[in-house]
Amino acid sequence: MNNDIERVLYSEEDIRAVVTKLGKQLTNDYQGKKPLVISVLKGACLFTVDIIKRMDVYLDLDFINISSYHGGTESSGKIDLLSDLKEDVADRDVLIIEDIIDTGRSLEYLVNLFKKRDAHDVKVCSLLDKPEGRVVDVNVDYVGFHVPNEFVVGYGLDYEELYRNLPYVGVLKPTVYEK
Ligand SMILES: O=P(O)(O)OC[C@H]1O[C@H](OP(=O)(O)OP(=O)(O)O)[C@H](O)[C@@H]1O
Ligand code: HPA
Ligand SMILES: [Mg+2]
Repeated sequence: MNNDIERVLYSEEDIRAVVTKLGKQLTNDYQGKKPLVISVLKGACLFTVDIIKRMDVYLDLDFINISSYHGGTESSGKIDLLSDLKEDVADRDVLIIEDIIDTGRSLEYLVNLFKKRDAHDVKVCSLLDKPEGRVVDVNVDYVGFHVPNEFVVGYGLDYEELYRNLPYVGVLKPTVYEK
């Protein structure tokens, strides 16, 4: 699997350092607030377990599963809600945990959904931000790394459902796409 990677963008150590930094900011900003942390599956699964361990606040954790890439490298433009939250977001301080903001469509969908359900506040923490991919305008409150306009995998991010278990974030070799 590692042989499919052209280059590593962020190593395990880089990710650990940025998770610690973001965890400190979130600990500070959410003191006394008891946020509802919403992990966006599947991509955000690894980032979520690491970041919540660095947040020294009382929090609730919930999961939502949405999909628009269907394993490929291009957004279909349509967001499918595969499984919804268990918790009610009404009057809650919601913190969305994402792996990447690319076109911004997934985030726009989620922010609109949670606002419609009367969340008190909706903030976003994403490991990666790809500003050049943007199609819709969205606000990202906490960002780990800004990535170049390339399709990246690892640490939760997939290509055709594979590579999520890589401990780092990297760029795939073009030969993998051409197969
Ligand atoms: O800003 P966008 O262009 O909307 O892209 C970002 C979203 O796309 C990916 O999800 P995907 O649809 O691949 O589902 P997955 O997390 O299950 O892989 C990623 O995990 C983000 O949720
Ligand atoms: O670059 C990406 N990699 C994996 N999944 C993604 N979903 C949006 N952008 C990406
Ligand atoms: Mg995906």
